Amino acid sequence: MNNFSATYTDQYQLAMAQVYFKKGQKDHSAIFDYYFRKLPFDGGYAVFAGLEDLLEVISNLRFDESDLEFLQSQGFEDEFLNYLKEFRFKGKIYSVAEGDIVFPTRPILQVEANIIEAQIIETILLNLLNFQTLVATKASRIRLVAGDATLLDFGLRRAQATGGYFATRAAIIGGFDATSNVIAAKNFNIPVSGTMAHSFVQSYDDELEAFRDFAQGRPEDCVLLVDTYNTLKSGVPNAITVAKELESRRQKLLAIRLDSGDLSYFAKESRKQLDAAGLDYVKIAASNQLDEYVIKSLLEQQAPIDIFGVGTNLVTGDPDGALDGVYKLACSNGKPRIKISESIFKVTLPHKKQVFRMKDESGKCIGADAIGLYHESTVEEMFHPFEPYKSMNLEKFNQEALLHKVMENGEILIDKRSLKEISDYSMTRLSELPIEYKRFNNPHIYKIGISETLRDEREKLIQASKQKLK
Ligand SMILES: Nc1ncnc2c1ncn2[C@@H]1O[C@H](COP(=O)(O)OP(=O)(O)OP(=O)(O)O)[C@@H](O)[C@H]1O
Ligand SMILES: O=P(O)(O)OC[C@H]1O[C@H](OP(=O)(O)OP(=O)(O)O)[C@H](O)[C@@H]1O
Ligand SMILES: O=C(O)c1cccnc1
Repeated sequence: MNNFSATYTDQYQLAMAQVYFKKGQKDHSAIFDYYFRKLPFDGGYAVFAGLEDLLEVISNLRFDESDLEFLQSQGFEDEFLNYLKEFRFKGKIYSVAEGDIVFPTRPILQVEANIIEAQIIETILLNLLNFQTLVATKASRIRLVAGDATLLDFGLRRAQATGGYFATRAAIIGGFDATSNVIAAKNFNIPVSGTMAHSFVQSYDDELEAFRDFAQGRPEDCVLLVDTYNTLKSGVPNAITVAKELESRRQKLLAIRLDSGDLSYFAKESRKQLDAAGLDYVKIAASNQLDEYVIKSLLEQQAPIDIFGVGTNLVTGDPDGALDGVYKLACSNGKPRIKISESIFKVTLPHKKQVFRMKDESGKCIGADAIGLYHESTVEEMFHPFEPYKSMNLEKFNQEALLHKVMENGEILIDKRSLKEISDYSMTRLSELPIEYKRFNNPHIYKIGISETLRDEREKLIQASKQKLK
């Protein structure tokens, strides 16, 4: 599923590329920045995800014969198509580590390549990074409230078609434990897990018989769905009967699952019945349109739920349709570039850049990232990107450079990490962020600033552009 054709792009990329090619500009260099403008879920941070998939996809990106035939049928010219036949991405990529926490308006990743290569990869880059970052952020918010509870991704059936595949990967990076999604589990080496559907219980005349057969099938990880008919009068008592039968065979029922009604009430009443039967080890799983707010509320009600299965709201990044990540030109053919906009917030930052995270002596983030030019080794004073009279002295902080070269000459430079490693890294980074940035309501705003040199360079380009218009 990671084999994408180079036609996984928008037509305008190819239309522009053909012009560069015909004008003899195919070897002109370009630098593009990837960043987003608005944090999803009105939250205080985002979790960067999708990098390893992107690098793998880019290193294998090709136009095959059928792609070229199709493009020919769309009016692309033979000489350009001959060039595309040999297309390989041979550029460099600098990136923040996958799993790190990231903030709006500062580069997360930079592409340095010839203009055609840099342009052709734009769409797949945005497609993979925006979606996985959105879902990893949602997952991380759910993990924040769920404490030690087990989190299962149940989203494949509700996802936007094949997006469910990458959503599962992102969910694990954000802190989920396992998934019901078999192909993602196989390909990404993720723990796979699952319970049973209502249809299984309905297909029997008798709920108890359905539970018995299911428990015989997979006794080691059996979870019984108890709400098909009547949770407390039938589902839980029948699950208890089966748990006792398993005990007589030295086996243990893993859990029951609740999927409707008041989950707090049913979890408490079910827990009482299980404990009274000496089954305190049988866990309680819950599902049904869960998200970070419902889970937080359930735990505040002290609902004894050990496992949460989350589908729709996780994999669709509800209520945000998408992360608004963009890919903007910062340099072309060696010259710094900006995009002027009516809105000062949308004026881009020129040049190849580095991003520095400010930390105190104990290694905690102080809540600020500074953007400097790539050759600057630290930023002494950072300026508000849009309100130049606001500045902050950074001399007393430790500064961590966040962008590292991850691809050169089209070759991946970083070692592949397991999703567990990326997830653990993400948790560590999140633990360095003060709690005020993690609350759901009006989180503290993380400061992003630019160095004096970058500010002056941008101002020069703004003035030059104004001169031209005169
Ligand atoms: N105790 C609770 N506290 C907070 N939210 C809850 C609680 N119990 C359930 N919810 C959430 O409330 C929402 C709707 O629950 P509701 O009981 O209406 O579900 P339903 O789909 O209508 O169930 P049913 O299948 O019984 O009709 C779901 O998102 C569910 O997760
Ligand atoms: O609510 P979500 O967060 O999206 O979680 C996934 C939902 O998908 C299943 O229901 P579905 O009705 O599809 O199948 P079922 O018959 O197995 O309950 C499951 O029981 C959950 O309720
Ligand atoms: O295993 C489950 O219980 C499951 C899987 C997918 C969707 N809903 C539930």
